[in-house]
Amino acid sequence: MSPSFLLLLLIPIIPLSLLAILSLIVRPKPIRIPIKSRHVFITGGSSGIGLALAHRAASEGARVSILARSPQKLEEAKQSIKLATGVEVAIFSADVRDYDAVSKAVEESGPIDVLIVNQGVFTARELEKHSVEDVRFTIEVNLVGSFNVIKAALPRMKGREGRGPGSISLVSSQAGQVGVYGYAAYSASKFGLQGLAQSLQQEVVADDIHVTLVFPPDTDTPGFEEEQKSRPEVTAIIAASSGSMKTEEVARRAMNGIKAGKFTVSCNFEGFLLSLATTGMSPQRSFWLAFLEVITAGPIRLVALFFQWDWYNAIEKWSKTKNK
Ligand SMILES: NC(=O)C1=CN([C@@H]2O[C@H](COP(=O)(O)OP(=O)(O)OC[C@H]3O[C@@H](n4cnc5c(N)ncnc54)[C@H](OP(=O)(O)O)[C@@H]3O)[C@@H](O)[C@H]2O)C=CC1
Ligand SMILES: CCCCCCCCCCCCCCCC(=O)[C@@H](N)CO
Repeated sequence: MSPSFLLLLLIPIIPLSLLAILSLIVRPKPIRIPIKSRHVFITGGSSGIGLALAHRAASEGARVSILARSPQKLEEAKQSIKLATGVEVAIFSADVRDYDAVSKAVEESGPIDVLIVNQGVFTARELEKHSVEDVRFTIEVNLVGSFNVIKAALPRMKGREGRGPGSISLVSSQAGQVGVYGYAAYSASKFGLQGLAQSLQQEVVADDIHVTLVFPPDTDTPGFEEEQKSRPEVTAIIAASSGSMKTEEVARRAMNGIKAGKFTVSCNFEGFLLSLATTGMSPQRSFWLAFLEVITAGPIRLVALFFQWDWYNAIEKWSKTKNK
């Protein structure tokens, strides 16, 4: 055999040994989260993505509880799930900003196996035009509210001996991975969830609880329909880089991600690229995805810079026509 042929044989050794090393070191270790016969508690479960998740959990044989503010929307959600699946979900009316009310609901609902923190509010507006009250409202519901829900549920989730692995999942947004024009308050509230989730995963891993962050693009929910009425045009242009999805499809991706115990769950191809580009120091359970992260790190940064180029061009063009 010629020496150059031997050298050729060596080439696959490099990626293969990288894969082997990664398969040994990725942490936390892979896990599967069962849904059937378990108690799934969903905040914001009366509308949109949360409601679709509740439908899914019910049809997969879970005991389901949903929490939101409006008792009327909760009642409607309960009826629609009953009609579609025959499952009687428990409903809890509380505002996530009110810790005592959340705590009481969580107590009444019984021990939770899978907690899905999904409630969220969004109004896209330039910070300059956004009232201080509205900025605070966004952060209180999306971020502080998520702390309230998790703080209330955690002690009882930790005490679930012999009930199998637990899950705490948070519904973020692609705007929680990259800042977008018009989303200063919203993006800040969703970026906050990343820090919460990374720290929390380290704190609860020994209790067999597994954290998941879901990053949907624009999704055709009632909340999104409302948002679109006043969303700045350029916000819509930038968000369109990731297209839009049907609520049921987002819920399907989210539920599969939760069951697969993933830390990061993207919902479409653009979202997958975005997760690769923004993975930073987040945990990775899959050696295969870890491998992809390692080998794409440089090139994906280049792709990200092209997106920024495109977005800043759009902003420039848009502000010129606006100022005429
Ligand atoms: N739709 C989209 O384009 C995207 C949405 N997301 C995220 O997905 C999640 C769900 O959004 P979506 O389904 O569109 O929203 P919807 O507005 O359709 O539903 C929001 C749900 O949250 C509840 N909720 C809102 N505020 C509170 C509160 N203070 N306390 C308790 N419950 C509350 C609502 O009920 P009630 O009003 O009765 O309290 C409702 O059940 C949000 O976190 C959102 O940020 C992420 C990316 C894209
Ligand atoms: C490196 C590769 C990058 C790949 C493309 C990235 C595209 C990102 C677009 C960001 C869209 C943000 C939508 C927020 C939706 C949302 O949360 C609102 N509807 C309010 O709920």
